[in-house]
Amino acid sequence: MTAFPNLIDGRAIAAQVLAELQPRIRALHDRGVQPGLVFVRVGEDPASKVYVGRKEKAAAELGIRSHTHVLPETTTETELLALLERLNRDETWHGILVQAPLPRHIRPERVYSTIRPDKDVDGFHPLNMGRLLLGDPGGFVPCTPAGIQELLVRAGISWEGAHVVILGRGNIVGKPLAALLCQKAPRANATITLCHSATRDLAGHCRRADILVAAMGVPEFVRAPMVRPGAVVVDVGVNRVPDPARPGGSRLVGDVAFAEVQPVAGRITPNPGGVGPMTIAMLMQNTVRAAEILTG
Ligand SMILES: Nc1nc(=O)c2c([nH]1)NC[C@@H]1CN(c3ccc(C(=O)N[C@@H](CCC(=O)O)C(=O)O)cc3)C=[N+]21
Repeated sequence: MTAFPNLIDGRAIAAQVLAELQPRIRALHDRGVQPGLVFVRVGEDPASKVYVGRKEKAAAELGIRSHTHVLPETTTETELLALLERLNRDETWHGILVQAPLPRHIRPERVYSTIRPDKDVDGFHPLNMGRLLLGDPGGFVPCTPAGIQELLVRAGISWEGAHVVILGRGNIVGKPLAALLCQKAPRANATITLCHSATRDLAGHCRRADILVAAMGVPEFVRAPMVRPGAVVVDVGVNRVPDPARPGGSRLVGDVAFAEVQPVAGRITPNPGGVGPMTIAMLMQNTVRAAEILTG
């Protein structure tokens, strides 16, 4: 990794964020509170198993108690909502996370609006989304956008007055990230272009970016000619592509054609090892904050 000085090391920065949580967790322990994060996974999506496993491991390493409810693919929406109501009332859980994607017969907006906003460490509840849009710091910010912001800050990248181009308008990354980066000071004042599959001259928009964030879920979509030399490139993509040579039969590919874009970019996040570890670190941060607020 040291051979590429323009890399933004998400693993190292995530480790810093996690280390800074330790005294806060110790303070909670000292007054008899063990922060608790409960996961709900519906079905057996292999990627979801991996991600929830990573989150459980991060929690255990920090002294955050966790448990995963694994529900069958055939679980009804009513059954899932009933479980969430129960977890909402259980004082030992400060954070609740329902892993996406959900089976098609379950409406995600019903699920996310059922979780108590003050336990919504994913930041997907309409109240938390609304607070983010209003610039109210009292809410929870979704973990991936929060992680991208933290990654840029700690990598010494300023977006004051900069042009940030975001590829992807999803509710989990693109939309909340746009809201976050264009907020007023501190850490703010970007000019945002939010692109999607119907955007005309997408490459032209990309080339005008000071910071280019790829979050549309198309493997290796961003190619070298789409990047202005010196631009900061953030790769959010988590695309699993078949690769018989790998242990699990697949490998992770980002939304950026890394090998050809890296020489053009001023700074770039690797993938894996970039945004993913930050997402998990921010989940832990949101959970510690939830525990502090709920027991404070
Ligand atoms: N309710 C909910 N909240 C989420 O935050 C959520 C979700 N559902 N569904 C899926 C996406 C995806 N996501 C990732 C988290 C960590 C890594 C991560 O740690 N990646 C590592 C390694 C990845 C690998 O090798 O498989 C890395 O980038 O270095 C990736 C992706 C959270 N998500």
